Amino acid sequence: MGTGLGRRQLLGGLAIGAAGTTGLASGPWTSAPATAATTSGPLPDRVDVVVVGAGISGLTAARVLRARGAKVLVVEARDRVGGRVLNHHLRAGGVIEAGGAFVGPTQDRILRLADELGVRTFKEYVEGENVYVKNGRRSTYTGTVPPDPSILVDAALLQERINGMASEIAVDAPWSHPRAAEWDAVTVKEWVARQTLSTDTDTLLECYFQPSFGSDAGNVSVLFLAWFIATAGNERHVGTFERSSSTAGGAQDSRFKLGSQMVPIRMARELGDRVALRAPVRRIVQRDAWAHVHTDRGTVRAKRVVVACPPPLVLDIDWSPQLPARRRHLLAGMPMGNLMKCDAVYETPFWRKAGLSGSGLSHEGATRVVFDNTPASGAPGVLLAFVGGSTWRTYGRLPRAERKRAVLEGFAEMFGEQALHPIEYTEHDWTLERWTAGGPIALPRPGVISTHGPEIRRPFGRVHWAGTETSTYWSGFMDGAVRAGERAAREVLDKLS
Ligand SMILES: Cc1cc2nc3c(=O)[nH]c(=O)nc-3n(C[C@H](O)[C@H](O)[C@H](O)COP(=O)(O)OP(=O)(O)OC[C@H]3O[C@@H](n4cnc5c(N)ncnc54)[C@H](O)[C@@H]3O)c2cc1C
Repeated sequence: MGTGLGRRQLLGGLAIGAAGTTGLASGPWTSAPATAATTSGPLPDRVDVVVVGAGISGLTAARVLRARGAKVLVVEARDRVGGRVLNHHLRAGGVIEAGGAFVGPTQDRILRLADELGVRTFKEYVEGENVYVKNGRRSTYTGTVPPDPSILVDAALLQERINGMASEIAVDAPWSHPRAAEWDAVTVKEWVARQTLSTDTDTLLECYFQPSFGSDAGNVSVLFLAWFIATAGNERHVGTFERSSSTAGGAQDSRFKLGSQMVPIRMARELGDRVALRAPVRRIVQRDAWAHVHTDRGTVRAKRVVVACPPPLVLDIDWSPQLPARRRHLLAGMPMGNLMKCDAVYETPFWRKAGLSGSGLSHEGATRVVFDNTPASGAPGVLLAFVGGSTWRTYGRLPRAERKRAVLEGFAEMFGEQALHPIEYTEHDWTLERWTAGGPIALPRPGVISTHGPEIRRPFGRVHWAGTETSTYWSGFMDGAVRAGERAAREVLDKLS
């Protein structure tokens, strides 16, 4: 490929790649590219396809396009690949993730891709009992739903109803449901309040909403939730709430031994200097027979463009001609959620010896949703808390030391005093990331999908849309990112042929 790259830039990139393969990262969060991607120097003048964004979706699209003989260039704003997936190397050894981590059954695209790249999975630890905290009282349980008498009846009813609604939704066109407008006008919080017996039900429900959407049930429409559940499956298995929310057999079934970021890192290694880092796209001009993609490292002409960055960030690009109004309304109505992950590291997963799984749910405090995040080797032990939505609004704004104390106290309430003394504490707030702007997903406000949803995958001239939010299965997950990248690549190949 005629990239016109200087030897210095290429060698610079390769040197960083070598550091990545020997595990020498520049800091605990793997920000080093660890690939042969270029980080400076001019870009090629002309390619068949420019892909915007080196997350899992963009890299998948580029990988498929390259395999079919297209000249492709991925332009990425950051100095690393992976976007919302980011490995963290523990001081005591082993890898955990700051962003996307879990995979499960029916997520067959990410599982197949990881397998092709030699990135193996291991089962999330689920032996023993989970912990449940309510009104300062701690109890233990097995299974998915805590056996809280004030909630059990509601939980069973809500689960059955939402699964029923999800089964009626077309995963590629939720807006076409006869009651789409009605369901999109009601928030899940309102809907739950109308039919539940206990007010405790909605505080427990936030344990699903905050990590899944970085938001609370009051910001999620019933139509979006029903569709999100419908997408928690594949072409052969209808989506269910259980698969979307469970550990064993569900979306949190397994993790990657080398950390999820190894998937995009290995894709980027295959693509070599077809990935250009530190190249944020500022402007896209469609003129004559070309799309002109303006980046901080120069302008590239392409026959087609795949945009695979988080939906709200598309609006930061200067478009000529400007984006159609309906797409602008859609994107403006899909802000990113608010989410951080907080991990405490211990010599060993001491809770396992006490017969505890390391999973916990709480109605209060900083640690509403907790998982055992210990690496595959079984040590060191790691506890993970998702701090999202209104919990993030409370704790995300605290000074780090105060938040750390609140998180460790939450862990101690669940697993004992030993949890107050980690050998490492690490946290990652995705709202602070310039090129992600929140997480885990872009969440459509109530009313947005039924009104502007049909725009989500509609090409704009020579521009096609990827990114997990455009997927029809496992939207919002790594699997959705792969599916969306594959679909966008197919669209482009169709046009190039
Ligand atoms: C805390 C957290 C936990 C999560 N947990 C899970 C989980 O357990 N399991 C799971 O499956 N998923 C999880 N997810 C979601 C998962 O990480 C995402 O669905 C997936 O990684 C999205 O991939 P993507 O390629 O669509 O987008 P991204 O990963 O967001 O990639 C987009 C890329 O575009 C780049 N970019 C943005 N703007 C520009 C520009 N103007 N020019 C050039 N480049 C640009 C960005 O830098 C980024 O690299 C989680 C996410 C977060 C944040």
